[in-house]
Amino acid sequence: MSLHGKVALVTGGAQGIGRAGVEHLLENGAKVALVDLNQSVGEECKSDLDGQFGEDNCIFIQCDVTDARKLRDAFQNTVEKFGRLDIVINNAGINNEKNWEKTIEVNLTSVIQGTYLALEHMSKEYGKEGGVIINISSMAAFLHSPHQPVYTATKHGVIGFSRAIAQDASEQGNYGVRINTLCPAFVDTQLLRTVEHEETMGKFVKYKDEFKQRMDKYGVLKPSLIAEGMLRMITDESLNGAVMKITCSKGIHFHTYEPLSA
Ligand SMILES: NC(=O)c1ccc[n+]([C@@H]2O[C@H](COP(=O)([O-])OP(=O)(O)OC[C@H]3O[C@@H](n4cnc5c(N)ncnc54)[C@H](O)[C@@H]3O)[C@@H](O)[C@H]2O)c1
Ligand SMILES: CCCCC[C@H](O)/C=C/C=C\C/C=C\C/C=C\CCCC(=O)O
Repeated sequence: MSLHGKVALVTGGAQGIGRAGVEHLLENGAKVALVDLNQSVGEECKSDLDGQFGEDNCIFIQCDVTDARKLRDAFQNTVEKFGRLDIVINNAGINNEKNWEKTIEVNLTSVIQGTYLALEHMSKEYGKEGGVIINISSMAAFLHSPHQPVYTATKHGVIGFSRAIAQDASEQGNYGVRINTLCPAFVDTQLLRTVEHEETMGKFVKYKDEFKQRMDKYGVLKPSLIAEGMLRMITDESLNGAVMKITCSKGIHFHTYEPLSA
């Protein structure tokens, strides 16, 4: 899949992993809507990207992904601006064990919502041309820590939902949409820095030293490597229902599952 002439929507695209993904998409010729809650960081990001890639290739849409109406409008505005939609990356995520209900809303409910909206705009079932969806999970779904129980649950949920819907959307429904999941290990972003904060980690902040020891043991990745993984999931048309892991020791690789038995 060549990215020239393609249009992407990336949630949480104003900083961290999302921004790295947006930059890789623009570098490869796609047009991008970066959808983010944070107005000031979003505007600054859009201004930087305009300088690098030209003014007509990227739009910033301020939107809280947990607001279903606003998320629907963000998809609609993207299609109105660029005329189509081919790639959706449901990336926005938080780690708030104190307000754990919000963590479920952002990390899981909004990923489900974003996937359904993406299908409405890309699926052959709706007369569209197909496309690809990437849902961002985490290595926390494989190596969980007592430090973040609800975050871990949401990341398990993202994998389960994405694998199930991938089978429906592409294999059984023949909708022409591939759906893949990406699980990074620790990545150097603002999110990782919240590990030390009581206001986000709540009572689990007491495990912060063990968590930081894990970060020292396994290392911390750069966002650009995660963006490379995203690009591979977009361009390799054989990938559907795949679960990509990215770690310091093994780089980009895939989780393997037992075949389904009857
Ligand atoms: N950093 C890591 O170590 C790591 C590891 C594995 C997975 N992840 C996942 O990668 C994704 C991106 O995380 P990151 O590390 O880049 O975080 P980050 O905090 O650097 O960036 C997240 C972006 O999402 C936006 N956002 C947060 N809540 C939102 C909402 N309700 N609506 C719209 N936008 C919202 C933020 O404003 C921010 O720009 C998350 O899903 C996270 O769980 C991160
Ligand atoms: C406030 C913390 C936010 C953390 C976000 C991130 O998603 C959390 C990840 C948690 C655990 C990661 C799990 C394991 C460590 C990483 C890699 C292990 C790889 C093993 C190997 O080297 O092969």
